[in-house]
Amino acid sequence: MSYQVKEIFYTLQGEGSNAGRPAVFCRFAGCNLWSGREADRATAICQFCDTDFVGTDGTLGGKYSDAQALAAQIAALWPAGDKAHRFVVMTGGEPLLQVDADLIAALHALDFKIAVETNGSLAAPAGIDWICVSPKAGAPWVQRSGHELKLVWPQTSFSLDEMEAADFEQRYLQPMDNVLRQANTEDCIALCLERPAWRLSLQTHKITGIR
Ligand SMILES: C[S@@+](CC[C@H](N)C(=O)[O-])C[C@H]1O[C@@H](n2cnc3c(N)ncnc32)[C@H](O)[C@@H]1O
Ligand SMILES: Nc1nc2[nH]cc(C(=O)O)c2c(=O)[nH]1
Ligand code: SF4
Ligand SMILES: [Mg+2]
Repeated sequence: MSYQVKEIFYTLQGEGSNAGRPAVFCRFAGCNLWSGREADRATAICQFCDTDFVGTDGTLGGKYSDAQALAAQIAALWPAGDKAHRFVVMTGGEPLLQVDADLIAALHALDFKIAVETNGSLAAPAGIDWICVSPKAGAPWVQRSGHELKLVWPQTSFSLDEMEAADFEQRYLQPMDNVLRQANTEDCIALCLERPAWRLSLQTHKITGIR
């Protein structure tokens, strides 16, 4: 199968459990919860998105004709000489619209550990090494297990009790980045202190100014 990719870049994971870890980011084009067009934002299921995932016009974006071609491009961004720490984050848009067994096998063959950032509305395929689920109010929450649950806050229709019962190793509250970001951050801090099952996730790439 072919893959529509917005951009591929090498940076540090900014968020959640792997914050600070070098990673190649592969941002797939398209999402099932928003068209990505500003004109549609107010009527989208997910209205707070901070990301441009429309089209294939970003750095190293394009239509990759098969899994080997995409995996080879991802590997080309990793520092020469290191195989022990290869780490790729599949994001988007919604990566689980496109990530499949072929791509997982091709990346594993090149010694990558594979992480995914998903909205949780689609089941993850087998073989992903790190599943980060960030459910969205108003969308079906299908993928209810994984390594990391990362709830963008506020989304008050979610029950934190229910989320604490779901099968995740770690749970994060991440302040929604909008005009209320400072207040959202203070609310996340207060909630973590009240409910120690949760940890604070900051978008550290925005703080440091890296990509
Ligand atoms: C752009 S999304 C792409 C992956 C997937 N579609 C998802 O929603 O998880 C990457 C991460 O950014 C988070 N995110 C998106 N917009 C945000 C915002 N305005 N403030 C904080 N986090 C945000 C998402 O919840 C997700 O954890
Ligand atoms: N540095 C960095 N970390 C990130 N973590 C999740 C991101 C995303 O957009 O999915 C992201 C991103 O775009 N950049
Ligand atoms: S689900 Fe993810 S990519 Fe889609 S609009 Fe929401 S935050 Fe953006
Ligand atoms: Mg981002």
